[in-house]
Amino acid sequence: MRRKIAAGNWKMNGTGLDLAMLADLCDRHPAPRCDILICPPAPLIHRAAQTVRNNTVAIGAQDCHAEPSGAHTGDVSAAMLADAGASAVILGHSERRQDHGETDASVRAKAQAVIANGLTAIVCVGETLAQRDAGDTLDLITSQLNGSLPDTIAGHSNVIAYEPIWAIGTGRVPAAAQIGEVHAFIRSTLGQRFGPETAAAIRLLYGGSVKAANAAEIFSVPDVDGALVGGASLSVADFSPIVSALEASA
Ligand SMILES: O=C(CO)COP(=O)(O)O
Repeated sequence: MRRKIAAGNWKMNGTGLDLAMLADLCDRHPAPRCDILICPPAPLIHRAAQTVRNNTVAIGAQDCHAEPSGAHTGDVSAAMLADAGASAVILGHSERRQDHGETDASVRAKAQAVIANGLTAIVCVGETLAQRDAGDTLDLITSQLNGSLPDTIAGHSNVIAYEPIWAIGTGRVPAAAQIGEVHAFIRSTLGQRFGPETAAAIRLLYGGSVKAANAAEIFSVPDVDGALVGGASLSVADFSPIVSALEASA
């Protein structure tokens, strides 16, 4: 049975003042029936991990470099993130693919580094509106999975997030059947490459305009093992009901 995950991606939002939210979130979910993960900006990871220590919320990062160390000004390695208290790293988010020219190959190298450091890799895939309208969604997802997933994704508690780009920050959410189609397709594609056991173990998150109001419907879709939440992860008032909806579905 896959343990579900309510994950929050704070993106480039938040300062130390916002860490109070984490303590509040821990208090509201003292014994959650799902994993809860918050991925703040890198400068907050250490303090965030201290804030939730011995508690029920895990802390993750939003990116890392593929190399362990070296002359890479401004970059952070997976080992540094682990040292700071992160237990997971989001990789290949569409905003990084767009803003920083990340390719499937670079995402794969980063995922390899993350897994080698004992962290959970959360690899993001998803189509643009033009790709969906052209009927290219499943082909695009296939090539992103083939290119972005390292062989080492098997045998670990890793995660894939399906985030249609046209649903991110737009308030537009795919129909449940559309989410279900892509999640089932990802699961079967994983099965072909890694075998049924790995395909059944990897958790698949949906991301894109998840809110308290639509969470229960999204979580009822087969093969959806949780959510990667952007805007609604920034406040307890918005995020806690999403966690509760996931717990209710678990
Ligand atoms: O990109 C996302 C999470 O990684 C989704 O963002 P929103 O929930 O703000 O649409």
